[in-house]
Amino acid sequence: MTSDKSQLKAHAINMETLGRYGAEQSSIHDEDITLTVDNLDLYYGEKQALFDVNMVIPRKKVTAFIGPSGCGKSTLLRCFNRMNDLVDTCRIDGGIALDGSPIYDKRVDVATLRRRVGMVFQKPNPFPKSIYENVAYGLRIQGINKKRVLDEVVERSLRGAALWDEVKDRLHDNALGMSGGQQQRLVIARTIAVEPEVLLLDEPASALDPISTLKIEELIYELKDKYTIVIVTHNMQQAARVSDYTAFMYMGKLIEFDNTDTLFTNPSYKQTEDYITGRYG
Ligand SMILES: Nc1ncnc2c1ncn2[C@@H]1O[C@H](COP(=O)(O)OP(=O)(O)OP(=O)(O)O)[C@@H](O)[C@H]1O
Repeated sequence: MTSDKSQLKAHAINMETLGRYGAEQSSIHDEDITLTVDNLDLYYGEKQALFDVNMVIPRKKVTAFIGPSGCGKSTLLRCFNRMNDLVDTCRIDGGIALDGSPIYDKRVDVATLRRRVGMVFQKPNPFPKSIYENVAYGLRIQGINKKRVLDEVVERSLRGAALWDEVKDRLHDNALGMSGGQQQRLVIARTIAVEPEVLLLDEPASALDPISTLKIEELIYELKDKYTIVIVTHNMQQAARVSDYTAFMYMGKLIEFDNTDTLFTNPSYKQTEDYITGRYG
């Protein structure tokens, strides 16, 4: 934690603003917050994609982002590890803090941030290397090459991603020979190998068959003991099954944030109700 006063002030403003998205947000204690979003506006060139978003992401819980296509779910998710930095036209106002420290500060090393905040995309993207080397990759680029250390991390990460039993006898086979569902769990193993605090999952199961989807959902449930998880999903049943909290977004705005049961059974806003009952989207 840093003692930066402007940051603490920003955080205080945030907590006041949060109340309007549901009592749940303002009742989350500071020590239970991993990410804080303060008055965030985001533009792609002239076009504004996020409008004054205020939100906290609770620690070691699963938070789902739902909302119609184009409402800004992935854009907001990508702000958490500065993936939007890769888009030339992208500009943000406002701030995001990870454990109280602003992540858009000039002094932040983006590679370190992305190690702490790992990301898994819709389409599995293993490297064209062996299963073992995929998982060891993040350690190797940190200069860790000791076989004993790598063996240990590879096994622990594959176990953590519920994949060890399926691949332990073919660790040196090419990862591209695995099924799509196995590849996605491998990508999760590769992400957790570097011990992140946060896992960002951008529709991680939407390219998978129902059985692989179920495995990913079970895995998410297990991973939340260790990691703060944020998942973007189009599938409302999936959000209801896997998440503790749900944020409903519409046209670049956060409309409502609440614990998942309340948001799906007793939403506070008509827009949320219309969306979850299938009236639009
Ligand atoms: N790289 C980009 N350059 C310009 N505009 C973009 C870029 N990425 C997203 N947008 C625009 O920002 C808005 C929000 O897009 P975003 O992908 O975040 O929405 P989403 O809710 O995740 O949508 P979906 O559910 O379809 O994935 C959209 O209008 C989109 O066209």
